[in-house]
Amino acid sequence: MKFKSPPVNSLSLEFLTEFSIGLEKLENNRACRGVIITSAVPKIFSSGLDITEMCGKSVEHYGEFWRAVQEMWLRLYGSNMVTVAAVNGSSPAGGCLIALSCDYRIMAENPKFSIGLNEAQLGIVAPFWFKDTFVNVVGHRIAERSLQLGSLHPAPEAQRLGLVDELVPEEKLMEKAAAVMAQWLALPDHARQLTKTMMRKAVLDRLVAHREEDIKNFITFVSKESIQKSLRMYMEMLKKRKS
Ligand SMILES: CCCCCCCC/C=C\C=C\CC(=O)SCCNC(=O)CCNC(=O)[C@H](O)C(C)(C)COP(=O)(O)OP(=O)(O)OC[C@H]1O[C@@H](n2cnc3c(N)ncnc32)[C@H](O)[C@@H]1OP(=O)(O)O
Repeated sequence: MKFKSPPVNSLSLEFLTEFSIGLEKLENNRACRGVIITSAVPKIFSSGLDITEMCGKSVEHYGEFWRAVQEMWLRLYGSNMVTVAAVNGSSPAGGCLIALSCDYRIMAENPKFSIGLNEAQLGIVAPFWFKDTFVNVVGHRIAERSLQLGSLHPAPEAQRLGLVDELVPEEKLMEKAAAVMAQWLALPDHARQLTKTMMRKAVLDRLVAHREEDIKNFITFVSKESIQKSLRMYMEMLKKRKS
C-alpha cells in the first residue's frame, strides 16, 4: 500500500476511512498474506493525524474522526497479515503509530527523516493505546522518556532505540522490505498468526473494552479551549516555519 495524499499524507477522516477499507479488503483476500506500507510522497511517510480535523469542528465530527483513528489501528495492529513499514520519510505522531503497528520497520537512512510520538510538543497527550503500542516495541523506559519529551528521533537514533528495526539506503528500501516479507512469509501462517495474536491481544482488547469511553475522553479533551488554542498555535507555527 502506498500513501499518496500530498502534501504530507496527513491522516484525515477520508484518508483513514480509505486506509481501513483497503486493509479490510486485503485481510479478506485469501491470496494476500502480507502488506508493505510505504509512501508515494517524497520525504514524508505520514505527518500524523490531520490537525484540521481536530480544530474548530463539531462534537459529532470529533467523535466520527476518533472512531476512524481507532478503527485504523484495530485493523492494522490486529491484522493477520505480515505487515512491514517501509518508512521513506518523516513520520511523526499518528504516522509513527502506523509504523509501530506493523510487524517490522525499515527506515531510509536519512538523518533528516525523523519518527516519534511528539504529541506532548503539541500540548496534547498520546492516548493509552498509542502508548501501549510504543511500549511493546521499545520498552517502558525508552517509551516514557520519549513520550514525556515528545521526541522526534532522527533515523539513526530511532534505530539505536529499537523504534525502527533497520536502516537502509533509500534506493534499497523496497528491495529490503520485499526480502523481509519473504522471510516472514516462509513460516506457516497459522503458527505466526497465533503467536502475533498472543503478543498483541491484551493491548487490542483494552481498547475494544474501552472504545466508547476513549471516544468520550477524546471529545472532552479536544473540545477544551486550551487544547484548541494549542492546536491552532501549532498550525500557525507550521505555516510560519514555511514562510
Ligand atoms: C487525558 C487523556 C485524554 C486522551 C485524549 C487523546 C488526545 C489525543 C489527541 C490527538 C493525537 C494526535 C496525534 C497526531 O498525529 S497529531 C499530528 C502531529 N503531527 C505533527 O506534529 C507533524 C506536523 N508537520 C510537520 O512537522 C511537517 O509538516 C512535516 C511532516 C515534517 C513536513 O514538513 P514540510 O515538508 O516542510 O511540509 P510543511 O510543514 O510545509 O507542511 C505542508 C502543509 O501541510 C500542513 N500540515 C503538515 N502537517 C499537518 C498535519 N498533521 N495536519 C494538518 N496539516 C498539516 C502544513 O501546515 C502545510 O500546510 P500549508 O501548505 O497550508 O501551509
